[in-house]
This record gives sequence, C-alpha cells and structure tokens, in this order.
Amino acid sequence: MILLLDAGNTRIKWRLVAAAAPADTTLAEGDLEHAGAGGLAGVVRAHPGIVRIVGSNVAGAALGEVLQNAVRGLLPPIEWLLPGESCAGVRNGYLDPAQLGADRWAALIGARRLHTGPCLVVCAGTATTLNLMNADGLFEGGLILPGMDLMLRALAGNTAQLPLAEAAFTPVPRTTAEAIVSGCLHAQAGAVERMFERIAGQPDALCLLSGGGAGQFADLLRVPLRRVDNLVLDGLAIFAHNGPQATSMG
Ligand SMILES: Nc1ncnc2c1ncn2[C@@H]1O[C@H](COP(=O)(O)OP(=O)(O)O)[C@@H](O)[C@H]1O
Ligand SMILES: CC(C)(COP(=O)(O)O)[C@@H](O)C(=O)NCCC(=O)O
Ligand SMILES: [K+]
Repeated sequence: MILLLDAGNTRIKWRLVAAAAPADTTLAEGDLEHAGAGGLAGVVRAHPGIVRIVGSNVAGAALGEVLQNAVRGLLPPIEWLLPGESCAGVRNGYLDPAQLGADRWAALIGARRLHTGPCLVVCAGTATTLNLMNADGLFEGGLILPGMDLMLRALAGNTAQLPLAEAAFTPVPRTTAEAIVSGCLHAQAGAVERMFERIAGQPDALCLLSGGGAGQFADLLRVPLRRVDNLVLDGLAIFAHNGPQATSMG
C-alpha cells in the first residue's frame, strides 16, 4: 500500500491506496491537525503493509520534518511531489514552475484524469486557488485568494465592530453577520464565476471543486460543476504510480 499525504495550511489529509496502479480505490483515509502531525507514526503502525509515503506539503519545511521524523525507521523517506515542467499529461505554465504550490500541482494532475476538456480547478482550503487548465493539459495560470474562514477572521481581527460571523447566505442582508458571511461567499463564488468566464464558451468546459471549504459556496456557483472530495490526494496517487520516485525534502 501507498500512504498519500496532503499537508495543507490547516490540516494534513491522508489516504491509503494500493501499491499497484490504478489507485482509485481508497483503502482508508483521515486527517491530522498540525499539532498532532507526529500521529503519522500511529497511522503507519495501524496499517501494516505500507511500503511508500508520497506527499505534497505547502505548510512549511518544519512540518515536513515533523512528518518525516514521525516515520523515520518505519519506512523509506517520504517522496515529496515537487512541481516541475510536466507530470502525467499536465504541463506547468507558471513562469517559474517550482514556484507553484505542490498541492495545486497535485490537484491539476488529479483533475486531468477526471476531465480532459478545458477546466477550472478550484481548491477551497485555507486559501482558495483557481487554476485554469486547457484541453491539452496545459495549466495556464490561476488565482490565489483567502479562503472563506480567513476572510471572516480578517474582518473580525482588523475591525472594531465586526464579529467572527456565523450566518447563512442571504441575498440582501439586513444584519451584520449575514452581511459579512454573504459578502465573503460572494467573493469566493464571484471569483470562480469570473474566472470560469474565460472558458465558458468552449466545448466541455467544467469547474472541478475540491477542498475542505468547498461546501460553503458550492450551491451558489452558476457554472457547470463537479464536486470532488480531494483532488490533491487523487493527483498524488497518479504521481505515485507514474512519476519519478524518491524526491526528498525537509
Ligand atoms: N474538520 C475540519 N477541520 C478543519 N477545517 C475544516 C474541517 N472541516 C471543514 N473544514 C473547512 O476546511 C477548510 C480547510 O480545508 P483543507 O482543504 O483541509 O485546507 P488546507 O489544505 O489548507 O489544510 C477550513 O478552512 C474549514 O473551512
Ligand atoms: C496557495 C497555497 C497557500 C494554498 O494552500 P492551502 O490553502 O491548500 O493550504 C499553496 O498552494 C501555496 O503556498 N502556493 C505557493 C504559491 C503559488 O502556488 O503560486
Ligand atoms: K487550497
């Protein structure tokens, strides 16, 4: 079995897949808090038969080291996905390919397997990223904005009168909490819809939406939409089976 790790800025998501391709069957999955990252050892011990760990990490080298130290002596070094020029049919259009977040790169690799038409790959996590990929598998570029929770916390933490709001989306808000929540949801959904306009006229254009925050604004989106549980882990599974092995970091 291969243990896949998606270390994001809020949580570490993990998934177990078979060592032989195709790896589209999830054998087990879960998540760890950053503070509990050492618990990766427990995940490995609880699932005998893991032979490799393949991961992406955008949460810093220190967290990568904690994860690596947790499994030292149990398994070979974690193979970290590092964004490059191309992988599994996806080409990286960033001016400096290495500058792209490893999670965005993995999500694009996962997306390409699910849809070969033009797509907007949206990952709603700590940050929300919107990534445009054309029908040839070229990642053309994309956007980064604060995720919904970050937007809410930025308002609460930097104003005198605004609370950390909890409310439902309301078209024309008449309370502060509704105004905040609806404003931030419009910002998330609006960014998606505006970016999707770039491909909307093309045949088979699709928005793929993934990430822990996806459920907060999925219902608001007026675009052809497919929800995917975790595109980053999907892409890591493909990388694990197709990509170069044994890249270590941290
Ligand atoms: N159990 C959970 N723990 C933390 N965040 C959660 C949970 N369930 C949903 N969320 C939402 O998911 C977001 C984090 O999504 P995730 O994809 O894990 O982010 P990241 O990849 O940046 O760590 C949070 O901002 C929150 O809105
Ligand atoms: C944009 C991100 C912070 C998203 O991280 P996440 O919300 O998934 O934790 C991460 O992909 C990142 O640090 N990217 C590097 C810069 C870039 O992709 O251009
Ligand atoms: K994200």
